[in-house]
This record gives sequence, C-alpha cells and structure tokens, in this order.
Amino acid sequence: MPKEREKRRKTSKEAGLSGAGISEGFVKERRTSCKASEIRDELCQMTEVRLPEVNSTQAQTSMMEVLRVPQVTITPDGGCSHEIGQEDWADVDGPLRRNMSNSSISSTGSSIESEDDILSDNEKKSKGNITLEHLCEDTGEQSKPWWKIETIVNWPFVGSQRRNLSWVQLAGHKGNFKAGGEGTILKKFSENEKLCFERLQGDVLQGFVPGYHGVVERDGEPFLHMTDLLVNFDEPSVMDCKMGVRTYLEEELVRARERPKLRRDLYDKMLEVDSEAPSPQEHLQRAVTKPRYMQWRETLSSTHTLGFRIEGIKATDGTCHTDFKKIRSKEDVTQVFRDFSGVNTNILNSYLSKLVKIQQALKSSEFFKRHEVIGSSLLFIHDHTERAEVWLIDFGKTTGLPEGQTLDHCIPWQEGNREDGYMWGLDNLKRTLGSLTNKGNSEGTSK
Ligand SMILES: O=P(O)(O)O[C@H]1[C@H](O)[C@@H](OP(=O)(O)O)[C@H](OP(=O)(O)O)[C@@H](OP(=O)(O)O)[C@H]1O
Ligand SMILES: Nc1ncnc2c1ncn2[C@@H]1O[C@H](COP(=O)(O)OP(=O)(O)O)[C@@H](O)[C@H]1O
Repeated sequence: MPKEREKRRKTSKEAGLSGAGISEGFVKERRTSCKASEIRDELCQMTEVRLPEVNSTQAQTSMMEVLRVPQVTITPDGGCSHEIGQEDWADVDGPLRRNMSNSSISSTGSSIESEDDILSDNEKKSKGNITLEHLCEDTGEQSKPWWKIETIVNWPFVGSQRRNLSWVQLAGHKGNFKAGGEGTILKKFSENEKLCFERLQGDVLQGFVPGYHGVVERDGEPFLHMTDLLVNFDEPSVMDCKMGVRTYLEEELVRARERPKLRRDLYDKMLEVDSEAPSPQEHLQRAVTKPRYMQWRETLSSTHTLGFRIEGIKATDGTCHTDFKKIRSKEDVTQVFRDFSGVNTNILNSYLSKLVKIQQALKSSEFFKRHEVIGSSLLFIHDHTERAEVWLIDFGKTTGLPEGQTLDHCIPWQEGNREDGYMWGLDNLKRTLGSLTNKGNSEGTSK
C-alpha cells in the first residue's frame, strides 16, 4: 500500500441547530454586514454554486445553508467548465483508471489509488452486521512488529479469545477491521489516526474515545489496536453520526484544484441516489471529482443544515440500515432518532447527559482546539438494560493545525479558516435529542 494512502486511510468523519435549525449568531453576524441576496450573489460569483430547487418555505433555510458552507465546485479544469479532453477520458475509462481515482484529492491524500478504489460502493462500503476475522494465533505472542516506532504494544492475547466475532460496522470501508484480543478490535493502520490517538492520551477527551493499545502487526500488516466499544453491551442498538459541516479536508480541495481527478465510482454512487444530480458535463464524462461528490452528499443530507448526519443504524431488532443519504430536515432527523431510541426517556436522557459531558470536555480539550476534525463520528450505543453511551470515533482525517493556530469549531467555514462546525453540529444534535424528551411530550415512555 503506498505510504501516502496509509497516512490518510479512510477511517474517517465529523459536525454542528438552534431552535430554528440555524445558528442565530451566525445569521445575525451576516445580517449586520449585508443582505442575504447580496451574500448569495457574492458567493455565486466567487465559486460555482449549485443552489437546490426550493419552495418558498424552504427558501430561508436553504439560503442559510448556502451561507454557512460555501460550495466550491471543482471541475476538471480547476473551476471552469471545459470540454473533456483525451487525457481526461483516458483517466476515466482507460488503463490509468486505477490511478485516476487515487488522486491527490482522495480521502487518503494519495496520488496513486489502490484497486479497491475502483470497486463499486456495494463492494467496498460496510453496511452493518459483519463477522470479524481473528488474525491472531493462540501463541500468547504477537508477530514481530515491523514498525520501528516505540508505540507498539505487546498486547497479551490469551488462548480463550474468540476466533471470529459478530460485530457491527455501520460505516467505513469493508475489511478495515479485524478482531483483536478479548474486548478489542484492530483497525487498518493510518499514520494520521495513530497520531491522533497518541495525542489524545492524557487529554480530557481520552475517556470519550476508544481505549488505545498501540500499533500491532498481523499477517504483515499494521493495525491500530483499540477497545471494542460494543463489548459490554447485550445485543446493542448502534448509531453512527458523522459530525461537522464539512466532510473533506481543505487540502483535498486545494489538490483537487491543482490536479483534478475524475472518479467514475463516485459518479455511479451519485446516479444510484439521483440520476439528475450530475451536471450535463459530468454525465458526459461519467465521472466527478471527490470534493464535488462530497459536497453533493453534504447538501443532500443534514451535514449542511445541522452540522451532522446519520450514517448508519443497527436497530433493536438487529437489522442494519445505512440508507440515510437523503435525511436532511430537522424533522426527518428527529424521526430517525425517535425510531432509534424507541422514545425511551431513560435512554434519551443518558444520551443527552453524555453529550453534555462530551461538549464540556471538548471546550477544554487542547487536542480539539488544535485539530481540524473532519469525518469523525459520534457512536451512540444502548441496549435493553437502558445503558446508553456515546463515544467519539474515527480520527483518520482529523488533522493538526500549524503551531499557534486554533479553531472555534462553531463559526462558519470559509476556505482557509479550516473551521469544521463540530460544536455547532453537537449543539444541534443535543437539540434534536432534547426535542424528544421535552416535558409534556406525550411520546415519552419513561420506564
Ligand atoms: O458515504 P459515501 O457516500 O459512500 O462516500 C464515502 C464517504 O464519504 C467516505 O467517508 P467515511 O469513510 O468517513 O464514511 C469517504 O472516505 P474518506 O473518509 O476516506 O474520504 C469515501 O471516499 P473514497 O474512499 O475516496 O471513495 C466516500 O466515497
Ligand atoms: N472502537 C470501536 N468499537 C465499536 N465499533 C466501532 C469502533 N470503531 C469503529 N466502529 C464501527 O465501525 C464503523 C466504521 O468506523 P470508522 O472508524 O468510521 O471506520 P472508517 O475509518 O473505515 O470509516 C463505525 O460506524 C462503527 O460501527
């Protein structure tokens, strides 16, 4: 695997409602400077903005979305439409196709993509219940680490460990996880995620992320060894919420401009959801760039409107659902939470108090202050005992800022400021859950 790809191997995620579903502070801030129509026009000029068709009742919300997250459409010539040339076509359909999708704008930041990048979504994306393979022999030893760094931990694997593990993977790429020792899992190595785990040790957020046990090698491949968060639950219900107003790194945008790469797999994924989503040019080239795909996904879902989106759910009946791409409005998101929690107020209150603790920890976290948190998720887990927990997972695209720079995580993103809207999304998530527990809400099934 090319080194660069390992660095940014998708392990991904990230996020940000007020009563009106929109940050009032932000709206006020913009109102003082100019009218919405002027801002829109300005943005449309600065970037190629794709405004969704809206009816009058949606208009204000949609406008605010546009204002909060500028849409930057990357086209193959770096911003302007152009006729697709022979070279581009070769990239899309020819022998270079493998390289094409592994552009410098891929999630991994690699300039050469691996074979799995040309697999279809169904082939490469995990959709729920899986069996984790156990790569460890019962020798009581792990294979000799190839990794020369000192963070490798000799984790004491024991003979009684399970060979295979029924597990739930609601997002991410297939094959990214293996069973670890008792109560642990192995995730495909990413230098970036490793750095984050190391920096999180000792930070106030440590208690809110999976326990980290270092890097281990299995079958010649490095893995991050971490606690399986499902382990103390009995047939858990699980939800993955990807946090933030943006799901791609600024550097991916920059690279896409400098060296745009067309991806047929992302075009195909777009078509599966909405055959009218690609522009005429994109239909012609049968490919889109990754930022274009990611921005389309953000606008289609609640990422832009609420600063978080639902990626996947394992429901109480054991079924898994990952078809939430068009869950966008506050009402739709709330309905998904209603179904997920069964409107059990004990569970909802536990989730809420956990979110409050997470928010407090985030506010004082040095790690959070100094990182652009992209593609990270909050993992909600509860079971029939009404135990309910929330953890932060997936730091594959969480990136440290230059020395001295910090983020607010609430102010709107503008290219260059690296803001991610995580806190705004968390606020909206709390409001969504809170709306289901309001006193006087006859739906509550307090037990
Ligand atoms: O959810 P869908 O619509 O399938 O789109 C996926 C997700 O955004 C992945 O993020 P996550 O893993 O956080 O869910 C992302 O991986 P990155 O996080 O590596 O960017 C994939 O990029 P590619 O792997 O480049 O296709 C992208 O195709
Ligand atoms: N430590 C963990 N414990 C339990 N489940 C986890 C853990 N980490 C990840 N998962 C599961 O795996 C899925 C994908 O995880 P993630 O870290 O986002 O992988 P990727 O980087 O491939 O996107 C999550 O949606 C969740 O279901």
